[in-house]
Amino acid sequence: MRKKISIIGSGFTGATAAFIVAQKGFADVMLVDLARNLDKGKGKALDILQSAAIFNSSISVSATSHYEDIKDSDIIMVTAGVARKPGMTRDDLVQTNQQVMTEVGEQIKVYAPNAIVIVLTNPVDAMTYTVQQVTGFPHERVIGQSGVLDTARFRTFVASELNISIEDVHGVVLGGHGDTMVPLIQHADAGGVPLTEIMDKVTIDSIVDRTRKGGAEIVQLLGDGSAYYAPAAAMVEMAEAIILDKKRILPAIAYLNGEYNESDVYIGVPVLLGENGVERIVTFELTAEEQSAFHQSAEAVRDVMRVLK
Ligand SMILES: NC(=O)C1=CN([C@@H]2O[C@H](COP(=O)(O)OP(=O)(O)OC[C@H]3O[C@@H](n4cnc5c(N)ncnc54)[C@H](O)[C@@H]3O)[C@@H](O)[C@H]2O)C=CC1
Ligand SMILES: O=C([O-])CC(=O)C(=O)O
Repeated sequence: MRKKISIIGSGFTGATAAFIVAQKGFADVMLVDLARNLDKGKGKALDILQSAAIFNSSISVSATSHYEDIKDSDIIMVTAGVARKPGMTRDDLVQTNQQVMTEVGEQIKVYAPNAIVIVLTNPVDAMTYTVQQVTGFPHERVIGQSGVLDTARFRTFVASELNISIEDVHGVVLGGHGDTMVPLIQHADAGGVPLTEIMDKVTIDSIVDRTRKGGAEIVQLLGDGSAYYAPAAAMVEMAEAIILDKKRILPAIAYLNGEYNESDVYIGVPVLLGENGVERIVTFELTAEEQSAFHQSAEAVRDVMRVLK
């Protein structure tokens, strides 16, 4: 049977994710948005479907404002809500987007009770927690996207600083999707050579800082919204790992129950992604410095969670 991805929110990130899925051709796409945006959504769906013809992807792409159309979805991507503008933090979106997550979560629970949900809406750690609470789905079926994007930014900056191929730059960014995120420098390498051996500390520190502020840099440049190409590509990478049961280890926002010494919090950690969603939280020993930074990041996520009604 053909696989189906429903994307709630057909704005910049949602429509771009639909386009990437169409290019890859591994699932049908249903775009969902408010009734007042239905024609716009249908226009985007038709345009994306016509691009699928060029990619020779035999998938369907549709748009709706009725949640019954998300029935039988294998994956739901949640990109509904508001994005920040220059001068705002992601946390400034919490109240508005919590309301949207509650509305959307209630519909997912009714119409797609077996789906795996990937949340993008910011502040994404707290919004992932909200969607899990509202749907009541098992934690392994509600995850959030941050680490694939933050790691992509980190790798991009390293590759361009060293003037080497992105293919050979490895690393991972854990923690909350905010200024406290934790790029694991001691575990980063270029072609197997530890990053700390080929880059001086000042340069590494400036790359860490730029990675932490990577979203804000783009918000400032765009002027009226936030990044969408790389965030959409990140969500699609996660969705593809699940739908094709690839058993990939990717960083994702997952629920911790003692792992990394944290409990009752959704935050970015390495997870094994397969057909069941989060099949395992992958743990390993962090350095004392990394563990302390991770704990600080978990506390920052908890500060946002305390604002949730
Ligand atoms: N976790 C991450 O790494 C990233 C998160 N984001 C976040 O993703 C969210 C979406 O960003 P964009 O797509 O750029 O925003 P956008 O404004 O282009 O799209 C949001 C869409 O949600 C729709 N919407 C609002 N309320 C809705 C509801 N109740 N039901 C259905 N649809 C609803 C709007 O009509 C709009 O089409 C923002 O919160 C943004 O901060 C964006 C990039 C990266
Ligand atoms: O910065 C934002 O508001 C959007 C986002 O999460 C990102 O691009 O990392």
